[in-house]
Amino acid sequence: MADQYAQFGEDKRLSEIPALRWEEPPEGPVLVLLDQTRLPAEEVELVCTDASALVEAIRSLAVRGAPLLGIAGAYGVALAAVRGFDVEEAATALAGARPTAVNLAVGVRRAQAAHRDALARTGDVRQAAQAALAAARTLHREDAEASARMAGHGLALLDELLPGGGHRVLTHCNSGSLVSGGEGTAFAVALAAHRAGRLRRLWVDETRPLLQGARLTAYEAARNDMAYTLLTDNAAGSLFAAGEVDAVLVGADRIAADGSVANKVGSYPLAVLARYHHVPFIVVAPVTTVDPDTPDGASIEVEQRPGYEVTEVTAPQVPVAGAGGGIPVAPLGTQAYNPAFDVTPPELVTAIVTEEGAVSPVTAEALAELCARSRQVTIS
Ligand SMILES: CSC[C@H]1O[C@H](OP(=O)(O)O)[C@H](O)[C@@H]1O
Repeated sequence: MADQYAQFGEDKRLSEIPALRWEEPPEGPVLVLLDQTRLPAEEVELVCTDASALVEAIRSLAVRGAPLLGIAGAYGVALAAVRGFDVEEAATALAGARPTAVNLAVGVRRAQAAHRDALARTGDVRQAAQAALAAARTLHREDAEASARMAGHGLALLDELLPGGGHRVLTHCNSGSLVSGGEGTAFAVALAAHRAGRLRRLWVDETRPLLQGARLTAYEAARNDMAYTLLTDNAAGSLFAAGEVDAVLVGADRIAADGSVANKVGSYPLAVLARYHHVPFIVVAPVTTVDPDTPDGASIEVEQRPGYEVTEVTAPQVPVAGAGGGIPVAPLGTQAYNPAFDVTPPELVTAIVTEEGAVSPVTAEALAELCARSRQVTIS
């Protein structure tokens, strides 16, 4: 274990390695990304000097996870502005890099609006660029604050739903510090339970095909000394049947106005299992992930990804997306169905936890309030 992670060194913890950071070396400002396609075996940093490099990093999931995509998108607009590229063109490319996670477009729009307003007010491109950068930094800070608050609200909800402590929580995909300006969304709740001595077990779905659970969540759990066990996605059912799951905690990429939740593919089957076995299915996401302009689950565009992500497995040193070139696990030429997300209907969602509290049950009134709040937060 130590050898495999030697590159990190014992003095570094994943939660302290920023998923992204803005730097201003003499040769010009850059956005530095921790390449998540190479984790956990290798700590490789990508230095983005323009929006097109960031678009590729988003498409390849080198940087990923709804809240972090919003932060990255905002910094991408600032990067284009400070380096004198066409800001509107960069914003369009960034917002369209991945369709499902609403936070990406929200973050891009936030920095774009700051840039436009400052340019209209001052006519000074330098001031406009600094306004875009300030908006990105504010979004980054706000997300870290939201993560901490979601962790507190989520733990309080677990304690309320599961009296007696010793929570056994199953999570899917990765929703920790690698998707956030802070410690994440759903994973941050599990981490808070761990720190409070009330996490008996974290069940970690490997999350095929890109293995965000095995590669990222298991590594974050290990680095935080949490009691965790990795499982294949298709083993989750037997855990529920054995009565080993007290609650499911997942993140979200977009929550429609009717409470439908788009999240990593495999989340919907977990919601069905949870309902059948009378286990709470809890969604943890910032208010900005609620999208009032998407009326229902059928309106959510679900990203379809390359088939080779299913028909091939790749070693960490081979980029996961874009190159193909992995080790075939199916006959060459096999067609694959590879949606990146699925949609859970509101009736299967026990609670939605945001930085403003836990909404349970998820009623039409509660959703209307979340939508109104999202509009306020998104505009500001
Ligand atoms: C809470 S954001 C993390 C969210 O994003 C993941 O998708 P991806 O890895 O494709 O960016 C997954 O849906 C997680 O729940």
